[in-house]
Amino acid sequence: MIATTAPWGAEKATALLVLADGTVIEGRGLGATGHAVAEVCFNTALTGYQEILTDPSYAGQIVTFTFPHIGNVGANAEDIEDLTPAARAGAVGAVFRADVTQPSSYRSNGGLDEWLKRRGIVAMSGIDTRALTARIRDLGAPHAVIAHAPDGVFDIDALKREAAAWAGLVGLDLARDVTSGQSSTWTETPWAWGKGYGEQSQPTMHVVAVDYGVKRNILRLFAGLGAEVTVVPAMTPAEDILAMNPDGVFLSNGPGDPAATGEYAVPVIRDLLDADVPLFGICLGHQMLALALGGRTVKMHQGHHGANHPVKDHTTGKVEIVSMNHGFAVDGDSLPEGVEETHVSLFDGSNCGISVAGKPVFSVQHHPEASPGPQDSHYLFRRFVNLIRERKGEPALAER
Ligand SMILES: NC(=O)CC[C@H](N)C(=O)O
Repeated sequence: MIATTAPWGAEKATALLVLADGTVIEGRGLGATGHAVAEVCFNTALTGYQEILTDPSYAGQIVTFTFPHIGNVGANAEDIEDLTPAARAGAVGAVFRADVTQPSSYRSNGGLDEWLKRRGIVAMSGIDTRALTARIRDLGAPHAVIAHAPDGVFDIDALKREAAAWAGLVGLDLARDVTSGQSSTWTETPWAWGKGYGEQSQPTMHVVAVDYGVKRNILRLFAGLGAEVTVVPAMTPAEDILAMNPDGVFLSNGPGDPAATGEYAVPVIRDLLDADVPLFGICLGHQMLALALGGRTVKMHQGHHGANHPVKDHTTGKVEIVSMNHGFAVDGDSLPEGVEETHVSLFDGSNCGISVAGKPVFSVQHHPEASPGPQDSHYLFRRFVNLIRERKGEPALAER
């Protein structure tokens, strides 16, 4: 049972989470005022709330944080993952257990509440997130409206109607909304202790990254491994990509249904496969590569969102603890001959990676760039860079 009245007794609710089945959960509002309709998921990561909320793959979603204390280390200008923060690609709502306290961190330049307001994210605290998570686990990710009104006045019937009427993420192409409007070059390298982010100076290869909602840390990792990175919009035709003479093409993560986004992306990916250019995909990019190869994607019951998921790499037999954020998955049984399942989730056996026999092409469902999360899977970037280096006759980098 989800406690629906504002916990810790007291005051009038200033925020509501109204589920499509009519359940109304009361809480204290923070962040932006107003309301947003979306799918509610839960994320089990203990750290990285800013990176989670700014991951463009969360467009169309409200994130329930299972970790009870969110906001303790405040907000900063560095821990953002979307390419153009002004576009506010990312989660539209956030649900917390405890109230946000005063920030305490040398990196903080303000509180989470203010930051949420600036980002336009509607949030609420005082929620029994354990019960909400159990409900999502049992019944699947619900459609809901999250609403914040400081005066506590809500038109609950209208919110219920809006939640019930929302069509959901299946069939929804959201990459179109979050992709960058024009091509750009990326040179920032990963954050290092005592130095912060670095700048790349002497690239040895050219990677074109197709932006379906790309996370910055992916681009940083490529730059850190010696790639000149050109980011191109999601709709870029294959011939334009190939005209840039890439040594490799990266297919990014992103929001929405891969089957819907794939309508324009899949033909491009097929052309890139025909052109025999090395390809690497992450999450949405992985799903659309699987579609381009003749596989199928399915909507998951509750999805995977966290920073503690075990995944096995069949090519090495090693298990990595990974960052996850997906609500759709590749159906491993749908993969055609010549496409190998390289990685699986040890939570539920779902597909987490593929490679194409005889081609320098592979992809993974999880997030090797972390941000937030463990760095076990960083080796996948070196695996891709090595495919390129091999073609150029350069010695391979150590994978791990
Ligand atoms: N992180 C991602 O790229 C997510 C992919 C896709 N939108 C999903 O939910 O499965």
